[in-house]
Amino acid sequence: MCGIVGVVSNAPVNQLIYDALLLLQHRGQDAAGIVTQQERKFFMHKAKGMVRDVFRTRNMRGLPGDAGLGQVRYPTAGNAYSEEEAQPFYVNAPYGIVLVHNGNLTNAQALKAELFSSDHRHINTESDSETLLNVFAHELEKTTRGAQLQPDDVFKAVSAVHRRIRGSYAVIAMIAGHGVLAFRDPFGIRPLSMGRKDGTVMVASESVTLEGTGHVFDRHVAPGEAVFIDLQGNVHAQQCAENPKLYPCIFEYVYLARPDSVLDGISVYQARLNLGETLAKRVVSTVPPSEIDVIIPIPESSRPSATQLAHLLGVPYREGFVKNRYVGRTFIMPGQGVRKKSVRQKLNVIASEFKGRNVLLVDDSIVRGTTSREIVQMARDAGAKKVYLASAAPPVRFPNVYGIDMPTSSELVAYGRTVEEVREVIGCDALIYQDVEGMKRAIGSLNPNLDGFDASCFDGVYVTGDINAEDIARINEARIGQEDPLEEDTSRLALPNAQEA
Ligand SMILES: O=P(O)(O)OC[C@H]1O[C@H](OP(=O)(O)OP(=O)(O)O)[C@H](O)[C@@H]1O
Ligand SMILES: NC(=O)CC[C@H](N)C(=O)O
Ligand SMILES: [Mg+2]
Repeated sequence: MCGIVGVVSNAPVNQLIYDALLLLQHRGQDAAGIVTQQERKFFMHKAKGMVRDVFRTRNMRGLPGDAGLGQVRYPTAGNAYSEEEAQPFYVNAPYGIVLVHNGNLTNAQALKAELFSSDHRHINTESDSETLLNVFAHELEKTTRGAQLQPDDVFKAVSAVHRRIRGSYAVIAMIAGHGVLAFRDPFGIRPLSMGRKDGTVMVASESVTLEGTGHVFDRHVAPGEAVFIDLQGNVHAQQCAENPKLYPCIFEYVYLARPDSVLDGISVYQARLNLGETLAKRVVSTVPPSEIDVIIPIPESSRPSATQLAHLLGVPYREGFVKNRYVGRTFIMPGQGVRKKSVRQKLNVIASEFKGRNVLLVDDSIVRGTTSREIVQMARDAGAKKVYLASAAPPVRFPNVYGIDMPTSSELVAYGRTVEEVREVIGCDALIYQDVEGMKRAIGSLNPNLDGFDASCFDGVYVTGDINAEDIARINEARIGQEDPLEEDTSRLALPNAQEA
């Protein structure tokens, strides 16, 4: 889940794209990039790091023009340490195209081979996004050979892209001298919304980006749909997929997106409140509320669920952990070593909230168990009598192939373990998980027009219907060994008792 943005305006867009990327920073911390266009020429700056570190005044001065794209990267293909895999990607033909991508292609390796042997195109990185760009460029070349580019040609090329590529993709591309194109995969797995303010049309991963930059939310890009904004700001749109369905990624609502965003008609904040509500029922059946002195969220993402849970249980809600706001999100950091170290750097206890009490800690999700193991120990060290843990999401038991970096089952703490075994690994006195149906109902009830969710990491059902064990193994293989060789501590978390499922 990277963050992407595209803009067509009647004024310089460099600062606007920078501001938009800051509002998307929670979606990717490893690299950032902006490309702008002036008189058919592209100006690009991209590098590893957070937005504030990547763009200095001198870089901003080098990004003139009234249209552009930006991306913050959280790698799910290739690796996190290669500067070349930062986005946007560029190809010079046809016309000159730059592209940013949020998602993950599941047939990238086959496509790469095909691009080389049949389309005679060279891919220079391990990034699936570079492959995607070349597929699009090849298809655009075919539809427009010798002719003046029309929106219909662009839509034909997108239809061909839909036929060739598999997986999840929200894409924004800019075609030199023509305009900005946005499209979404036929299942709408990754989010994309659009908005306007006078003279400017913006497309972005989350609605918070539109609001935070003074745009009025217009609508979500539909699954399979392509939207082409020409350089005069006219918006052309067309459905380019044969059988589009709306199955957004449920993990966006659980953890990835900002709570102040609305994705596909569902408020992320309300989704998290609802998760807290269904979780309350499960807590009551495991630990009587009278045995809980205090409910404490594990900052940041679990807060809405924890407040609702505390309200319904009638138990005091307290802030027992303080977050160092200068440490990023740990789950999206590359490498287990750095993730583990960062939990302690990021969170510290207010000991008085724990001493002599039975505490119920609440997190939005437990994935590798990195956070919960550390946090439970910190609560005990601070003098808690009993430490219970509740997760607003069900156990994460399956790899994700659609743009969340959990490619291997064995790294998931709940893989091959019963809830009781997970409890033992984490070291808490009781562990309460949300159930899959409860989660889907809690969020799905907020938009009856959805066809369903991609909840594959929870239920093992891959909505594109074309993922088998071999694909998962291949995707695993491509990610293993992608940690930075220069990173000091990249040891994987030792998890006793892991069994094959
Ligand atoms: O079981 P794990 O592998 O540790 O992953 C799950 C944890 O990671 C995320 O927190 P993160 O620090 O990334 O972000 P947040 O501040 O938004 O909660 C998530 O909210 C959980 O706390
Ligand atoms: N999280 C994402 O959307 C990642 C985009 C792309 N697959 C990459 O790894 O760079
Ligand atoms: Mg968290």
